[in-house]
Amino acid sequence: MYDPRLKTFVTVATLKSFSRAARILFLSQPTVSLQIQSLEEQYGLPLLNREGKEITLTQAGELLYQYASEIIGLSLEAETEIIKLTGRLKGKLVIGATMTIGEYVLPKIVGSFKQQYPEVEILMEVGNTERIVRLVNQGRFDLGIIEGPIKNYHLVKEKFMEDELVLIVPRGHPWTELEAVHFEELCNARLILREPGSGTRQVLVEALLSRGIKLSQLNVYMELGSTEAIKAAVEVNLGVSILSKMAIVKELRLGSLQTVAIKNLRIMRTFDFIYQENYLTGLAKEFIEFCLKWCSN
Ligand SMILES: O=S([O-])[O-]
Repeated sequence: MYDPRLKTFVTVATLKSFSRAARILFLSQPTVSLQIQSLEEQYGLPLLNREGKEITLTQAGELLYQYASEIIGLSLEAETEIIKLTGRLKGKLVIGATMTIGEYVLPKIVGSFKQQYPEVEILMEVGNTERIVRLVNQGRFDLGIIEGPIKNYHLVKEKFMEDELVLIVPRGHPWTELEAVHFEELCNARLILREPGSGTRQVLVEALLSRGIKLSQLNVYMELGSTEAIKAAVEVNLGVSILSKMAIVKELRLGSLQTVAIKNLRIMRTFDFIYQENYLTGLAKEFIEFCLKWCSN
C-alpha cells in the first residue's frame, strides 16, 4: 500500500485544482491542502506553483509526479497479481460507459461477470463520449468504455470491439426498396442525430469529412440525447438516422426499423476501453479481460 498523500498529490497535479481533487477523492479541501503541505515539508521544497490562474508543478513536483505515478501503478499491479493468486475477485468497480455500450452491450457482460464474481460490486454510469472521457481523466471512474474519438486528453486507449454505424429508416420506407441510397438523397432527408459530444455523432462527422462533406450540408431535423428517443422518432417516421448496429437488434427483429446501405459509404468504428496511465486497478484489468473473452466467444 502506498502513501495516500501521493494519490492526492497526483490528483491535484492532474486536475490542476485543489477543489476538484478534493471532490474526486472524497476529501475536504483543507485535508487536500494539508497533505500537499506535509509532502512539501517532508521534501523541504515546494511541489506546486500556486501563483497565477493555474496550478503548475515545480521541478521537484515534476520529479515526484513521475515517481508517484509509478508507485501507484506498481501498487495496482501488485493488487492484480494477488487477485490472480487467490482467484477470488472482490471489491468495487466503477465504470463509465457511453450510451450504445452501456445500454446494449454491457448489460449481458456485466450479468455474466457478476455471476462468476458475485463479490464484485459494479457501479456503472452512462453518458456520452465527451463526458465519460472527462470523468475518466478526473479519476471518477476506474474504467471508461467509449464509442468515439478522444480529444485533448492523455489517456490509455485499448480496443474492445468493432462496431458499425448504419442508416435506419421506418418500416415500409421507400428506401427499403433500394439496394443502396445515394448520398445526395440522404442530404435531403430529415436526419435525426445524437447531440454534440456523443461519439456516434463525432464518428459520423469524421466519416463525412473524409468524403469532403460537412454536417451543415445535411438536413439535420432533430438532435436527441438518447438512442431510444431517436429510434422512437424514426419508428413514427419523423426522419431517418444513423446509429450503431448494436442498438437496433430488437427493432430489426420486430421489423419496426430497417437498415439501408449508403452508396460507397460504410462507417466502421471501434469501442474502446480508456483509463489513466498507471491507474488501472486489478479489478478493472480483470473486467477488461473478461469483456474481451466474452466477445471472442
Ligand atoms: O454515447 S455516445 O455516442 O458517445
